[in-house]
Parts: sequence; C-alpha cells; structure tokens
Amino acid sequence: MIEVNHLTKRYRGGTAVDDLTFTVEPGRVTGFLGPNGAGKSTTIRMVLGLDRPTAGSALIGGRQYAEFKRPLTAVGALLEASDLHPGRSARDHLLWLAASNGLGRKRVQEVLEETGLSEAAGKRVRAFSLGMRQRLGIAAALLGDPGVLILDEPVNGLDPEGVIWVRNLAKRLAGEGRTVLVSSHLMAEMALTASHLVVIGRGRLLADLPTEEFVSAHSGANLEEAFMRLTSESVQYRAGGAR
Ligand SMILES: Nc1ncnc2c1ncn2[C@@H]1O[C@H](COP(=O)(O)OP(=O)(O)OP(=O)(O)O)[C@@H](O)[C@H]1O
Repeated sequence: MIEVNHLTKRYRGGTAVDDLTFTVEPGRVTGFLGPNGAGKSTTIRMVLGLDRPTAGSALIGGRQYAEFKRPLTAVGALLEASDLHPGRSARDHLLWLAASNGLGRKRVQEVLEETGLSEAAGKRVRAFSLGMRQRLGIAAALLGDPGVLILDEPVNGLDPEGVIWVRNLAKRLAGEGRTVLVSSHLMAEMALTASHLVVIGRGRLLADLPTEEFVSAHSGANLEEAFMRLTSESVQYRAGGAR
C-alpha cells in the first residue's frame, strides 16, 4: 500500500504538489492522472525518496523509501527520465542493479524474457529505441519481485503492441495482489488499464474514484473531454490563486 498524506512540495517558483492525500490499495491498478505539469512526477519522486517534501509524508507499506535495505525487493519504479548508462548493455545494467540489491543472475534472465529483451540484452543502451528503454526500465522495476510497482508514463514511446503489453502486465501484477500505480496524462488509456483513478491538477486532488464511476458519469461522452473539463477547471481555479 502507498499512503500519501498531506503531501506538499513548494519550489521557489510555485507549488508543484499541494496538500495531496490519497491511498493506493493493493490488488488493483490505480491510474494516476493529470495534465502535463500537474505534479505527478514530483509526487512519485517524493514517494521514492528522490525529493524531500516541504510538508506531509509518503509511505510505502508504512515505511519511508529510505528505510528499505534492499529497496528493489519492496518497490519497483519506472521513472520518466530513467537513469541509464548509454555505454552499458541492457544485461549489464540489470546485473549491476541486481548485485546492488542482493539478487542473483537468474532473475536478470527472467525479467529480460518477461520484457521481450532477451535478444537485445547484449546491445548497448545507446542503441535502444525509446520503447526498448521503457521495456528495460520495466525490467528493472520487476527485478526484485516487489509488492509495490510505480510506473511513470510507461507507455511513452511504445507501439500499439507495447501499449497493450504494458496494460496486461499492470493488470496481471495487480491480480497477483501487488500495489500498482501507473501515471499517465492519457485518460482513454487509463480507462482501459486502471480500475481506480486518482486525478490531480495543479498539484491538488481532483478525484479519487473507481474508473467505472468516472466512465459511467460520462457515458456516451468522450472520456478525454470529460477529463480535460475536470482538470482545466482546476487550472482556472488555480490561476487566480497563490501559485
Ligand atoms: N526542480 C524543480 N524546480 C522548480 N519547479 C519544478 C521542479 N520540478 C518540477 N517543477 C514544477 O512543478 C510542477 C509539476 O511538475 P511535474 O513534473 O511533477 O508534473 P507532471 O504531472 O509529472 O507533468 P509531466 O506529465 O509533464 O511530467 C510543474 O509546474 C514543474 O514546472
């Protein structure tokens, strides 16, 4: 479970995350939605201990990320700007991660197969397409067989087959009882992937509801439009505020 409690991040130029409270439950895919700049990545970075909150807290299974001795076995994350060494092969990247978390070589082979990268494993990451990099990021997230997975914009750069692959993977992982948080700015994709939605705009919580409720409230209407309406209202509201 991920618990975000009154989480706030202020920068000199404004507020990226504004008193955000929500819980991500295990056993289902939760879509984390918001337009560009809504604060999704900043929230995720704070959950992963990569950014320090100005106020509030973000806990994984009741603990702060930094408290985990072998973090990959607790939480797997794909971040938008994945930190990949361009001169290293995909296999070496994963072997290095595995070694630093006390995991064996066998697991590296398994995640390479699971993400369809076995054949490309010896290639340098420099030669990888964006879609292959996303797959490698997902392989890294899966490496420690964690109970919690956080995927930030995982379908970026993927072809239609890849998009469906991510969708099914997220559902399968949730079906195994894991906590799965998937961020996206694409409402229609999330409607197909997530059974629960957390929607934010300008760092604030706009909705926290089952996907079915959002969809039925807008049945017949274009989901993207309904999402745009929900989030653009927040932009107007905040435009007059103290941002
Ligand atoms: N290091 C920083 N310094 C100042 N402002 C920042 C910093 N990081 C993020 N921001 C600002 O915080 C806001 C939220 O950004 P964030 O990247 O979290 O949004 P997002 O929802 O992930 O959007 P995207 O889909 O574009 O990544 C933006 O206005 C951004 O400019």
